[in-house]
Amino acid sequence: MSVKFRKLALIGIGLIGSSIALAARRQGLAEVIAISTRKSETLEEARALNLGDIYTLDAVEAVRGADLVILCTPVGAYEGVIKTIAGALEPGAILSDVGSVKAHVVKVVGPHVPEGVSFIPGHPIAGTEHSGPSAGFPELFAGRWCVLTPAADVPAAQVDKLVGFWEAMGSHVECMDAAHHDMVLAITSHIPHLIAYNIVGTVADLETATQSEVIKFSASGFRDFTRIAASDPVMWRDVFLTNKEAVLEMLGRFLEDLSVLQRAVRTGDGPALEAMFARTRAIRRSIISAGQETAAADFGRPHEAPPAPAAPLFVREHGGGDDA
Ligand SMILES: NC(=O)C1=CN([C@@H]2O[C@H](COP(=O)(O)OP(=O)(O)OC[C@H]3O[C@@H](n4cnc5c(N)ncnc54)[C@H](O)[C@@H]3O)[C@@H](O)[C@H]2O)C=CC1
Ligand SMILES: O=C(O)C(=O)Cc1ccc(O)cc1
Repeated sequence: MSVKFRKLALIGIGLIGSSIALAARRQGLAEVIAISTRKSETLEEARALNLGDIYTLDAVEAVRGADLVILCTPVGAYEGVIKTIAGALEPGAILSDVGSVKAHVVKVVGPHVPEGVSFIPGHPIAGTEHSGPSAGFPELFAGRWCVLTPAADVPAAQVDKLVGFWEAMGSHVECMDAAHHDMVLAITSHIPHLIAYNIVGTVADLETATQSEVIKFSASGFRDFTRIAASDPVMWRDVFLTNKEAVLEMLGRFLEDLSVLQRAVRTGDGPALEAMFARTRAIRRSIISAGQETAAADFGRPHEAPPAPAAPLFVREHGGGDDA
């Protein structure tokens, strides 16, 4: 479906906002791109990178006349932003976002969305550990999933338009309900980040001599953790503050499984360890053969070819009732 918006407004212009700006311009998806952010230094950086057509510190000015508005700030800033821009949103416009959590976004943004504006929360499952306007690149979304969580009463034509926008930037799009999204992302993204922050923190707390040995001899496993643990502290603080229940639920399961492994190590249960590792090796191989590999190596390297289209992992159609 060919899609073109009159005015695309991006509120927040870091890694994700700048990648959208570059991809949307490359694909001709908007006549005008308006960029708004909180700090003048960031706005000037965006201007120097030529990311858009209009630059303003006033989010109201950015969204006025826009038929697509995408919130690209850390999730904790959403409530303040929506309260500021709600009165300036045009009837018929689509309001979306890119936040890594979705139920919280529905809760804090939803009540402020005016009649006649279609609110379609979104989450591109694509990113890197880098942040800021200069971190973006137009291929970021190519071959990656983008999840949309529209409420049932949002007009289908508006959802189709936003699906067309993400597909034109190279994404595969899946719709699901917000709570289900949060449960799936808790285990596939949020807990892996928590583990990375934790293991790197554990090393940092080791006595100095051991720590320098760890760094000297760090094999790629630990290096991959350090990459993830370098992710933006404010963004990830907001993820854990706003997806608390799903993270705690999945963390409970994770810790149970970890104590099974701990027991197998303590008791020297070789068959149990080997069976577990064989199972996880098979999972990794099936992910690769489905073209869904998003390992460290291909994040943040815009010049590499994106992975081939793949079937979604653990996702299901919009409208189901069970979030487990
Ligand atoms: N970093 C990643 O890999 C991914 C991030 N996301 C989501 O995308 C969103 C943005 O993340 P990034 O682009 O990585 O962050 P970033 O830190 O690179 O950029 C955030 C931008 O928002 C601006 N900002 C902060 N508070 C603001 C406010 N009150 N008003 C206006 N602008 C404000 C900042 O100045 C910055 O320009 C987050 O909600 C995150 O959960 C989604 C997928 C991947
Ligand atoms: O850099 C990585 O490994 C990521 O996992 C990127 C990422 C971060 C947050 C998201 O909501 C989606 C993707």
